[in-house]
Amino acid sequence: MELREYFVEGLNIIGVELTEEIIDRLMKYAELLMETNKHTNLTAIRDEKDLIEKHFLDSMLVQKLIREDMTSAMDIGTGAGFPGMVLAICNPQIRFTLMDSVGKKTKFLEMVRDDLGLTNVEVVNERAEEYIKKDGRRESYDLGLCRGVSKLNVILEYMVPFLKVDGDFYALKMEGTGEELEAENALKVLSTEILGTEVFHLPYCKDVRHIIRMKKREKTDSKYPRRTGIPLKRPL
Ligand SMILES: C[S@@+](CC[C@H](N)C(=O)[O-])C[C@H]1O[C@@H](n2cnc3c(N)ncnc32)[C@H](O)[C@@H]1O
Repeated sequence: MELREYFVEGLNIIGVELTEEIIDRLMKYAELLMETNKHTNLTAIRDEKDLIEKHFLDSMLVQKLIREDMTSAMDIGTGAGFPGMVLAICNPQIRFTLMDSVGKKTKFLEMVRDDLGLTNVEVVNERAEEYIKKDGRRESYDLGLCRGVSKLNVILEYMVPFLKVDGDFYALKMEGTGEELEAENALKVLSTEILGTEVFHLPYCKDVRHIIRMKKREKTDSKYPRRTGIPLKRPL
């Protein structure tokens, strides 16, 4: 099966519909990733179909949870753009900030953005604990996204200060990590509530994926996040 067909069939299985133009853009992004990955290590997944399923289709699972009232989104530790770049391509009406502390990854994302002419993507080469200090960033996003960065109690401290009150945070997780229990104190301190966990299956390998849906209920105390490195070293 040709790669584009493999992607389109996967989209059908997970029940997401996209225009031909958006599919073209996503395939171009996949091509750029495979090409760049030959000389710059951006992802450990080398097999083309695995890359489509485990990065692109996995990121697409979030698409069903995107609402019309969401106008801005932050992806912390986006790496080579998952899930943020995939969702930015699918949702041109939402402004995305794609953040990663590793320069070679953000350089790649800038190339993808420029190549595809995306006007709704801002790429930031920073750590979350530093970027939050920038004017106008605190309490300013409708949606937070995070996949594969750290445990829930750590990423909550990175993300929640960026969210508006009533903003949503979707954490993408492998099956049953049980991190919710460990994150009880972080959720309380950061006035964030778990609304539920959506359980999905990847279309071909059938691996289970969880998306933990959370909502920020109150303004965040300015002492969070603590200084760079502390959220990871001493989680809330
Ligand atoms: C395992 S990768 C996951 C990348 C991508 N989200 C994915 O799922 O393919 C984790 C990324 O988070 C970034 N990262 C970790 N802590 C961070 C922080 N405090 N601020 C910004 N980026 C961070 C790392 O540089 C790394 O690229």
